[in-house]
Amino acid sequence: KIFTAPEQITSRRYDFVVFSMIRSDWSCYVVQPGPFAGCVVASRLSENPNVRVLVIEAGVSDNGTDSAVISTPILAGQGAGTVFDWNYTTTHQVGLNGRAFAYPRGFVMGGSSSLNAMIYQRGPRDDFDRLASVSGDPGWTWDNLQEFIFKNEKHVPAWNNRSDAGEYNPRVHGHGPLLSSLTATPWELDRRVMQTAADHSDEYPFNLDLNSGDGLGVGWIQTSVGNSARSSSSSAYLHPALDSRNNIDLLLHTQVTNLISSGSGSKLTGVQVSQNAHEYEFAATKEVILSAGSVGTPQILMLSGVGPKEELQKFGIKSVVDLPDVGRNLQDQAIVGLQWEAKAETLSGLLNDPAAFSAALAQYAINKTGIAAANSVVNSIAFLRLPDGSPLLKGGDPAAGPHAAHFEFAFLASPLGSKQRVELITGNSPQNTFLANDKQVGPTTGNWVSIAIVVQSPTSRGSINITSSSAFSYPTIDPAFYTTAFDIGTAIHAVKAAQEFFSKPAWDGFIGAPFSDATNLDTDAKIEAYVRKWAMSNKHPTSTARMSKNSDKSGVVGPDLLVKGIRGVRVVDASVLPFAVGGFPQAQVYIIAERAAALIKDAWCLN
Ligand SMILES: Cc1cc2nc3c(=O)[nH]c(=O)nc-3n(C[C@H](O)[C@H](O)[C@H](O)COP(=O)(O)OP(=O)(O)OC[C@H]3O[C@@H](n4cnc5c(N)ncnc54)[C@H](O)[C@@H]3O)c2cc1C
Repeated sequence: KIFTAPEQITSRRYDFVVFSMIRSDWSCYVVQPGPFAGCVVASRLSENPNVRVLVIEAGVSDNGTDSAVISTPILAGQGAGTVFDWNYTTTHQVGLNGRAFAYPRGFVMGGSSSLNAMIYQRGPRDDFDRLASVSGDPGWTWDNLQEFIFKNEKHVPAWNNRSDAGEYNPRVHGHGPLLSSLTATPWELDRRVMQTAADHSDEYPFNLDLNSGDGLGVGWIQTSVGNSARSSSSSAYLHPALDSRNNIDLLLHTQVTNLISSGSGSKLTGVQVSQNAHEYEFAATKEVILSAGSVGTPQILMLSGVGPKEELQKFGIKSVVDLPDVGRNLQDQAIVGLQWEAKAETLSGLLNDPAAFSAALAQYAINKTGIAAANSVVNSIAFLRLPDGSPLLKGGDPAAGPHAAHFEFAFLASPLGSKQRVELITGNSPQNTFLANDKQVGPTTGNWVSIAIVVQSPTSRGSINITSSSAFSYPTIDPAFYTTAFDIGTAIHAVKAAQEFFSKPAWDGFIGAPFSDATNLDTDAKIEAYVRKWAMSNKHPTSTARMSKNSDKSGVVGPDLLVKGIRGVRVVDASVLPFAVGGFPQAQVYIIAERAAALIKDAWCLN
């Protein structure tokens, strides 16, 4: 059921020569790769016992010896830079003083859902309604997607059964395999965030459940954590399907290099894969489902001759269909942290104490309890809008609608992104213990809190480009951060709004001095310099194979997610989203994948 070499599949099933027999005999779907959205679709399709599904994943298993770093909730995001990461790098960012930095993407079963920071945050209703309008398909409205939202996720209590009444709305949660929960460990920081919302409900209204479709205000964060461990598309969808059905197989450590014609002309239902410099081919009798993500999907399409013709010609790739938008329109959400000393306990106290932190990890390893059993890094969040009449909105409002945010504050009781927790697992000492802005070295003593600031509705547009005709040459990744007046202006506004938030009476006696060069951020020019110096990617790339109406010449996929101009290939991942999402992308991708599975079943009468 889980194969690590293409030959294992041939010998098990066919018992003769690899290429041609597999090509002619493989029966139904090749879902490739086996990552995030692919896991969801593969699992749903294999519910029909007459369908045979092969899932191909370039990366590694999520069940190996090192996998504690991706499954332990408190280590959220710490798998970046390890064997579970493709380890991409961005181009030098003009809007960030020419800096280039790491661009993690999951190289593992479950894709980035196995690597991410586990925040489960659906976008607002406005986002989905805009998707329906842009694609011309009312099936994508918030109301019409409710069935799939409920099919995806289920709320469960935190490991310690702490009462979370009043912190979420049970009515907006479903019965799906993906588990989500609230924190097991609210901090004094979170109590004061909620107090600020209560004291200033006109500015920062409390929102009982930010997953309800109403995406504005201050609320508690839900994370994809259940039964004391990360819940990913792999653990929630793929493993159960592999364990219980004999019509779904997974091929690991195998990179898809391009789509190939398996029949006539523009029908690309074959895939070429490579492992250890050997190439193999698989064919699907019905469809190939491409879920390689916002970086991998445009790369594979371009290598297969589907993309901007002139660009492909530079690398000698024969054009199958000229789709100029493949790899264009990349949107990501830059993140920058402001840190303050805290006069109460936060997580950074624990992280600064290697012995205590090691003990917490040891306790978790023994019985899955304690501080490590939940993502306690960030428990509360605010989604906010620019004031009506802001000069930044003169050129139009890039948010999806009046109930969608322009910027976000995530309130951190500790760092995000630093390496020390990984090092602790391997026995080294912690180095850097709070929100790591790009290469910033933080204090190693004391208690600290951070506000992570994210522009939710960026207008900057970047790109993914191939650099050769080989699948093994990494593409260039240019998110083009802060290259528009709206984006940098909104970031500056958000920093001032964060300073204002922490100046409210609820913070008396708690907030101390800001850290380092955040100390004197009292002019727009200083704030701009700070933001451009420290911001980095929030790792939310979308839109590189964007959805549009079937009648539109622009765009890459239609509302049914089929690639325009060719037959037999559907894209199901974050690349199809036409705009950066409000909220966080993983929830959106789960919802898209659930509907995609239903569309495919309908198309082939498989219900
Ligand atoms: C460090 C980090 C933190 C994040 N935190 C959050 C968060 O807290 N909340 C949230 O909602 N989102 C978060 N995200 C983003 C979220 O995880 C992604 O948006 C989501 O996983 C969808 O990504 P994707 O569609 O680009 O594909 P991915 O999930 O990246 O999946 C792509 C898959 O395709 C495989 N693949 C690619 N190319 C090939 C090939 N040629 N052959 C075979 N296989 C291939 C990859 O190995 C991978 O498994 C985070 C991401 C990262 C990296």
